[in-house]
Amino acid sequence: MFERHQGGDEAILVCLDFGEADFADSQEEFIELVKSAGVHPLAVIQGKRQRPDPAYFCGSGKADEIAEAVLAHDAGLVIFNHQLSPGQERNLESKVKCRVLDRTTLILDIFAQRARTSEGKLQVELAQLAHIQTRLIRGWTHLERQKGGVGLRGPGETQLETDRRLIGIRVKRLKDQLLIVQKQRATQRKRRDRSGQFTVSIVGYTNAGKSTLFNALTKAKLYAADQLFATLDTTSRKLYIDADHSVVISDTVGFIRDLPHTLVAAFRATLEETIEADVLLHVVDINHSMRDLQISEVNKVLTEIGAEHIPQLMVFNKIDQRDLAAEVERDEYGSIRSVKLSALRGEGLNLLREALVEAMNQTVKEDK
Ligand SMILES: Nc1nc2c(ncn2[C@@H]2O[C@H](COP(=O)(O)OP(=O)(O)OP(=O)(O)O)[C@@H](O)[C@H]2O)c(=O)[nH]1
Ligand SMILES: [Mg+2]
Repeated sequence: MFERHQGGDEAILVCLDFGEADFADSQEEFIELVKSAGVHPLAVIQGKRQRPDPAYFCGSGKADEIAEAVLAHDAGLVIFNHQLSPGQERNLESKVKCRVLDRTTLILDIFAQRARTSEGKLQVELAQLAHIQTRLIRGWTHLERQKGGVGLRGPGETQLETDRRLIGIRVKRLKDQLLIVQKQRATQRKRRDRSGQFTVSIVGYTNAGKSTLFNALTKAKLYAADQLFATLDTTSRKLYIDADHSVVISDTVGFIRDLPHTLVAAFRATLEETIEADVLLHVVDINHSMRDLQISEVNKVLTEIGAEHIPQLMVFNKIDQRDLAAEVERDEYGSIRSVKLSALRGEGLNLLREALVEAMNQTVKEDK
């Protein structure tokens, strides 16, 4: 039940077109996501639907098409760019005769591969267990009435109860461990709060260039890579902007469309830095075809974690790819709205530093 697919897997991908304008882009993002998980895509199967109804794939026609592709490519895996109900997943598995994953499981899997710190690992495992738990409850209800059993089962326990109980024990242990880590984090934060430090959190869609920007500003050497979810843990550094100004700046996990809710919940702790930041640097890949959608997805997650009220400074990154000039854009009241820059080339970093100083001077720090 806890096994994950190994690197080097090959998969058939399935995308449904619900009539979105950006279907081609979202399909491309899905392929990137699959590759990020270390899986090699063999073929993409599409389907057109009026409304989100993945159930249609369980109907024989489309399932047959998928099964044929599995045979033709000798694939060991089928991945859907949608959330599937546990029932649909099982149904499809029996029809296509190989393992079926949905988008949520895929994202959880990438997170599990990437988590580095103990806190990150704990959070991902918690999210995975939460995901499995919902599957147990919804998917295995037919087992509920079966009594008896051997091995780990307690007297009179059904398999379902046993699984739930074991997961429950593990979840409790993980939560206890997380609590300890979070307390340490809170202590660190309090120490910083007392020193009246201005805090800045870098947020944005995955692969926008957050870590590259963090590194460029702080001369740190965080992992930045052309893959989705390169960063999973929050890292904070003190950044001296000029003789009179310093801030604590944090790099954070990237957001993505349909981020599993269990994961958002699990990462709320990591993102506490974000919730308590004085200013958010919202990094955007200026060249991305889904740029506007990415911005609104990030804002959606920010709302979910209760960070929608924090002032945002938009950072339009990667201007070097289009030969754009670094510049600052102001709103009608003269406040800085966005900075265009290249984190990779370092162009426009000075403008950002100046913008940060301005933001600091504008923000009256509340007494905490
Ligand atoms: N051309 C160009 N590429 C950039 C720039 N900034 C970042 N990149 C590239 O974009 C890719 C992603 O950069 P990261 O800094 O890892 O992005 P991130 O937002 O931290 O991504 P996650 O941690 O996965 O959410 C890397 O290949 C970077 O080299 C830029 O200003 N110009
Ligand atoms: Mg990163």
